[in-house]
Amino acid sequence: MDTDEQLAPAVASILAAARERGGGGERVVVTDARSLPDALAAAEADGRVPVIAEVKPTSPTTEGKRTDDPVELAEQMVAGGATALSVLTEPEHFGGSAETLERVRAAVDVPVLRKDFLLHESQLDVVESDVVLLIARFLGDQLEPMLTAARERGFGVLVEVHTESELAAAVAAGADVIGVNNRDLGKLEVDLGTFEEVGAKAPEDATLIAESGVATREDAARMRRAGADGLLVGSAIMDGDVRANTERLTTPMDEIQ
Ligand SMILES: O=P(O)(O)OC[C@@H](O)[C@@H](O)c1c[nH]c2ccccc12
Repeated sequence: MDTDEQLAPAVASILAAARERGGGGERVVVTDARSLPDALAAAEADGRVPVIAEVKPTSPTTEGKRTDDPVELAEQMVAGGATALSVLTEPEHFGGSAETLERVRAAVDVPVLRKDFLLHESQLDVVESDVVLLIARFLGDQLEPMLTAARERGFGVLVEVHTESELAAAVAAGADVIGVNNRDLGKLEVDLGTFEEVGAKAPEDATLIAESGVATREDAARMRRAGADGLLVGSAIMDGDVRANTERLTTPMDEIQ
């Protein structure tokens, strides 16, 4: 695992908080997880750009905080054509909560990803979701046991990578739904070239998600050309009219003049 010195101060502080955070009580068993790969395939068949829209009230790289009801925001995302949702549950730096995720998941019928910095198995037991995020960089040799622990509970798993060596580790651990984060957690800078480079090295049969920094329909088209089966979009959707922003990104380029 990388040492915290290589991380942006905000990220080091997020991780320190995550290490301290407790887990759930009873073991969670998800019996009815909605499949992310199936939802992505359905969007594709429908001619929609497969977008995972993220309910992210704030973040270390966002100014201010969105205080609207997250359930309403989620419903607008779905109305705008989102294939799936991502809901931050990290409380201290992203304004998320497990309760928000529960409410959102009860209100929509698309797959809901739990976005958090999960470091211990017991943290999987905090709340049910369809998919959980596991970040290769922070889990190191704990990635495989966490992946197994998540699958045993019935979760779908999205493994996040940023480099080719993290991708290799994710594949070796058995990941089949892989997100390439365009944001470098060391500097918090975004470069869409990351997905192009790292995604190209992924196995043919992996489901690939381009994460972060997708702001325009051109960005979306660029990530799709580079092989993204889905796009994870937060800020560009959360900033302004959530429904209109989602619609803009889920509509293929060739359908607009
Ligand atoms: O707001 P953006 O640039 O569209 O990014 C969304 C998402 O990829 C980003 O929020 C994210 C990617 N990986 C994470 C891990 C934890 C928290 C947040 C994230």
